Amino acid sequence: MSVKAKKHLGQHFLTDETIAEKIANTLSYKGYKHVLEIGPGMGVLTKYLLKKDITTHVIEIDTESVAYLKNNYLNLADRVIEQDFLKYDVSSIFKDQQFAIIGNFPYNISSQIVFKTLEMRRQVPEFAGMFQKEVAQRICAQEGNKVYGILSVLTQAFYTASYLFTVPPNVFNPPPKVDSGVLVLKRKENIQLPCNEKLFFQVVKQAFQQRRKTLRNSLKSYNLSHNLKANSIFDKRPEQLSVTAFLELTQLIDTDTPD
Ligand SMILES: C[S@@+](CC[C@H](N)C(=O)[O-])C[C@H]1O[C@@H](n2cnc3c(N)ncnc32)[C@H](O)[C@@H]1O
Repeated sequence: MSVKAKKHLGQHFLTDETIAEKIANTLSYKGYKHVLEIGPGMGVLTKYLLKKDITTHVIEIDTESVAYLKNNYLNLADRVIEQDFLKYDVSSIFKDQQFAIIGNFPYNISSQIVFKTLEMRRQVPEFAGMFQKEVAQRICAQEGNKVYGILSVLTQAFYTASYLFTVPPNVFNPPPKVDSGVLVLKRKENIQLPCNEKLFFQVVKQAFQQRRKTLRNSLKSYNLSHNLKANSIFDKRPEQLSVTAFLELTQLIDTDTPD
């Protein structure tokens, strides 16, 4: 028995065991005792996680995949959670313990998976997995790159992001239309931002919503002082600003006194 792929759940099952093992080996398994796999499907990656010295938990939305996993991985059965990762309160499993996240993620919700991980960053020291190649590149991009954007800046404020390798469509069943990319995120030593966090998220999002405009134009609604608007940083477009520059910009905006 195997699971019939369902398009609406982004199901493209990996058929290459070597790649599954390579993905499992991207985490260090150090400094935490639990790993959460999102979307295990038929368990091609899970199999390799179960060989590690770690407690593996999986969260899967598809009832048919859940039945398959419970039948085929008996020692995992108690740790198969049949839920939508985006809606589930993961802290109910781990309480305040640290855990890593891994997966061959469903591409239709991959950015949302990253944003939810960022919210849980205090508990997630490592994150690894497979995305649509372009999304993986976007998360790891540096300033000046044409795919550098909200996902890059927000992720890299808290994590060091490394693009590891590209995976072609022909190792999936059914094959997706595009290449996939595997990345790893390692949480930075200090994730306390030197500025107001909420404002930082707002500024980054607002700046990239109009990425062709200078910051002077896209951040108009902040009602900034004449003095601050004269600062040359406002002549730039968002893709020209490093993560550090965005943090500095947020600080400047936060402490600005309007005219
Ligand atoms: C690309 S497939 C990968 C399956 C398996 N890990 C593999 O590599 O063959 C994505 C998996 O995520 C599951 N999935 C989709 N949306 C989900 C959600 N919101 N929460 C949890 N799992 C989800 C799908 O059912 C599917 O099994």
